[in-house]
Amino acid sequence: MLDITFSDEQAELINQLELEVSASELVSFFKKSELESQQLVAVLKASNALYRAGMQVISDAQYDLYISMLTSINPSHPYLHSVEPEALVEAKTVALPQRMLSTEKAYSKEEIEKWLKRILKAAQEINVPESEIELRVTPKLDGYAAFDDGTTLYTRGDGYRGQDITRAFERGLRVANDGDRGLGPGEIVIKKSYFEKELSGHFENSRNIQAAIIAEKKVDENVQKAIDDGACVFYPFALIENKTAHFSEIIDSFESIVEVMWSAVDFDIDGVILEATHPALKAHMGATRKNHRWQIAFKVNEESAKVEVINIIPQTSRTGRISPVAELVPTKLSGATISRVTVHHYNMVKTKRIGPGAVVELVRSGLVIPKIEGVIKEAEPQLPQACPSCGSHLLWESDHLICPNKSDCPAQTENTLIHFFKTLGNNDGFGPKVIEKLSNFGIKHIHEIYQIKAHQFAGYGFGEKTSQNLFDQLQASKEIQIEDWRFLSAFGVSRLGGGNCEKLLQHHSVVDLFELSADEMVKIDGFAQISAEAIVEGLKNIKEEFFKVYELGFNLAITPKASEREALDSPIADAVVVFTGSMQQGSRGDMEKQAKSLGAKVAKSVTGKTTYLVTGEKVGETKINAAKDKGVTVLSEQEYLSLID
Ligand SMILES: NC(=O)c1ccc[n+]([C@@H]2O[C@H](COP(=O)([O-])OP(=O)(O)OC[C@H]3O[C@@H](n4cnc5c(N)ncnc54)[C@H](O)[C@@H]3O)[C@@H](O)[C@H]2O)c1
Ligand SMILES: [Zn+2]
Repeated sequence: MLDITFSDEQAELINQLELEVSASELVSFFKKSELESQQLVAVLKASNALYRAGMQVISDAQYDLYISMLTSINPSHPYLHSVEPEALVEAKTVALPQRMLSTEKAYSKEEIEKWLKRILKAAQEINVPESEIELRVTPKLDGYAAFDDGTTLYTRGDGYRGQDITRAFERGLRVANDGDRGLGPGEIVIKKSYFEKELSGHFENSRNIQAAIIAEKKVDENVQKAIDDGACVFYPFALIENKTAHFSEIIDSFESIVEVMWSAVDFDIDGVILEATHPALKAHMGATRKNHRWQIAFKVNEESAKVEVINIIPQTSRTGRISPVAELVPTKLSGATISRVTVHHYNMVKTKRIGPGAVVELVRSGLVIPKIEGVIKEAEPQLPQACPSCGSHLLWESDHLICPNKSDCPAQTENTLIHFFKTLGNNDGFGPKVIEKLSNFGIKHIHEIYQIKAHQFAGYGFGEKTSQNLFDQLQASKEIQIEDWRFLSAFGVSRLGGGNCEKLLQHHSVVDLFELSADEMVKIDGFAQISAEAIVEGLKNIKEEFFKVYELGFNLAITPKASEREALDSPIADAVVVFTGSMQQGSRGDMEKQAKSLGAKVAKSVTGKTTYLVTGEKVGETKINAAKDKGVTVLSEQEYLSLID
């Protein structure tokens, strides 16, 4: 049930809409949890008009819930089969050069998977092989939809007819990313950081400003300044940050891709867009009167709940830090039942007084892991004395409780082994379950695992087939090439993640690194004294084990040295290269590695700084044209190969 009242301004707009209900009747509709279809439509129309005019009354999730309610009572209602219109009170409209549609919405990964099934089915119908089906994931900009045909800028209107707002360009509006005019559909948006700094004192939200930009009347001086400062732009979707890959990769890493896209741009976003890119498939699937069938928006619904803590369970991590995990009275939140949550660290348990009987506020938005937002009721905190894995007496190290038993704590050694195989990432089979079995038999070191022969795995409780497979996977992990920085980071030294390993290896070989002093390390860009000391210490601790493993003969790709890279006399040295589409001569991953070794920087999306866009098969015209418009040289795979040959 919602508690809603209208301001005078909102009530006035509602009256202009001629909904045949009064504002007070509407308010009572909003408060009802069950509505008839006619009432629902009035609620939807009013909410939509207010939303488009910058006076939103309900959340998007609530609006979308009303839409699904109407869909279940009256699936053929016209409101469901057209684009939600802008509130055009007495405005002149013109026909759009191309229809502009809304998007289908999904609030869970399951709904996305259902949509994907439909894509795969459609692909089958026209014999497009699954290997060719890529998805493009982009941030869903929450601005004002518009279309730029190169001469005129239109609002989306009702999807068929919009308003001519070309004057926005005459007022100095620019295209994002220094893009050109005429790139088709996009969104008028305002930089979030700029809004917070310069405009939040004058406007409640950025939708108010977008409404001001398209208004006929004189533009507010603060808005004009935002336009002049380049903070308010027209962002064509062709130019937007994206992750484009085979659908299986997108689905496998769905959570992390969504997270990356969610923070990819400095603009308000209200979801991510997923779309199939295959031109023939798109043509075959087409559109309903409201949505493209090959496109969907994934949105999340942020919810919070007050939850009682049952217990705090200590868990020893790979590095010896003890993580406090709160066991909770199971609670439903954003569609999932939550029964545990990690507390930041034990100092928080201690100072915020979290223990059995405490009540915490949890928030979760969509897929994102729930977190504790605050403590509502305190309780006697639960602090362990001994490591739950090895029983060692715990020590405080700043905010954390630490198990000091580096060499003999089962939890630490087990998690180190898991981390090693997970980071290598070039083999299958050595996941947590298998490692746990081996650990139970007293295996503590990586090199010990590599000494196990195929027939010996049976002695650790594995069947014949699994044993052979585990053995084969171990061999594969040595034979399949991996970067030396990845190999080093797999040993899990604190502060030696992939990025830092790569930086160090650009100056020293992996073997020489173990001889480096902290003072020498500080001379490398990006390493401060404290980190350098911790890294030197960490390397000392793993040295013996590292060389036992290193000498097994892994197939390591050596990171090019910074000095070599500069001197590198390759045709793409220092060029910024983007690969797109499916390549014929090898995997895209291999081509990217090769380009890096030739001194190029490999980027994921085209910007003004891109030198070459290398296109494999099935790359859309729009993408190619957008790149050309930015002055990027577009090469076919063949042209690129002859360039570097
Ligand atoms: N809270 C409310 O009262 C209220 C009222 C009306 C509508 N809404 C919200 O708006 C939705 C419908 O609005 P809509 O039809 O304007 O938009 P939409 O959410 O259906 O999205 C479609 C639009 O997304 C835009 N878009 C942004 N980034 C994009 C990208 N990267 N690629 C492709 N398109 C991109 C396009 O302009 C396109 O027209 C509702 O489902 C609801 O969530 C909320
Ligand atoms: Zn321990």
